[in-house]
Amino acid sequence: MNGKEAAGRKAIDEISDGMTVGLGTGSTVYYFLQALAEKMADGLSVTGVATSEKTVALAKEWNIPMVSLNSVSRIDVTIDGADECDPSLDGIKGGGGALLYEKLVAKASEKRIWIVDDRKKVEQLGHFPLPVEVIPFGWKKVQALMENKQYHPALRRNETGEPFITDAGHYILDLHLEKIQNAAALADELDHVTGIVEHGLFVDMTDKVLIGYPDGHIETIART
Ligand SMILES: O=C[C@H](O)[C@H](O)[C@H](O)COP(=O)(O)O
Repeated sequence: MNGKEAAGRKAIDEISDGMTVGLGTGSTVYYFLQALAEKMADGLSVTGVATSEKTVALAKEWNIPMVSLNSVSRIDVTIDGADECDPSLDGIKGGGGALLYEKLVAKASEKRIWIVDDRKKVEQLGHFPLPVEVIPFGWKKVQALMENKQYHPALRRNETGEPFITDAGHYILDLHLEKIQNAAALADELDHVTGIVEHGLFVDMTDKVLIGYPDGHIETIART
């Protein structure tokens, strides 16, 4: 057991029969999906809404039925990972490049729960590079703007050195900020830059965080 596995498996307690469940992306969500598949083999019935092609593939492998975001009127709960989470339950997501679909699914969800290991818990956001999803057309203009603002952008690349392409066909600029003084203000600023499709700052968008520790225990922080 490690912290990610502990948190991922704990999240199964949030799921009830008949729910429509948003399925996040990443190595922590992997353990949640595994636990969900086990419960479904024992008779639990849920429908999933995936946030990435990777999650679609895993859900298919584990026979978790899925529907598209377009075809649901509501999602009862979404279980997703995060790259950093601060004491206000704001966070950075998108280390795996799934931020756009994750935010769309999160916004359509009644309840949003993050599963993280204890290394993701921070006092201040920003040490983890902030992913910003940009359209490929003219992306260097957005990069230049980010450079002018001293946000230290770096184009994300894949193993072969080519630009990383998101599921939606966009590029990612990772902003090396080190410290984000005001997450809401930065989110608002990035929301208004032409060419930026989405960013990985999730502000006021999470209801509960399950933090897993290496010894298997869970710390729960809920929005009050
Ligand atoms: O794009 C990826 C997602 O935002 C992930 O949920 C996040 O990067 C955390 O991933 P992991 O659980 O693998 O650390």
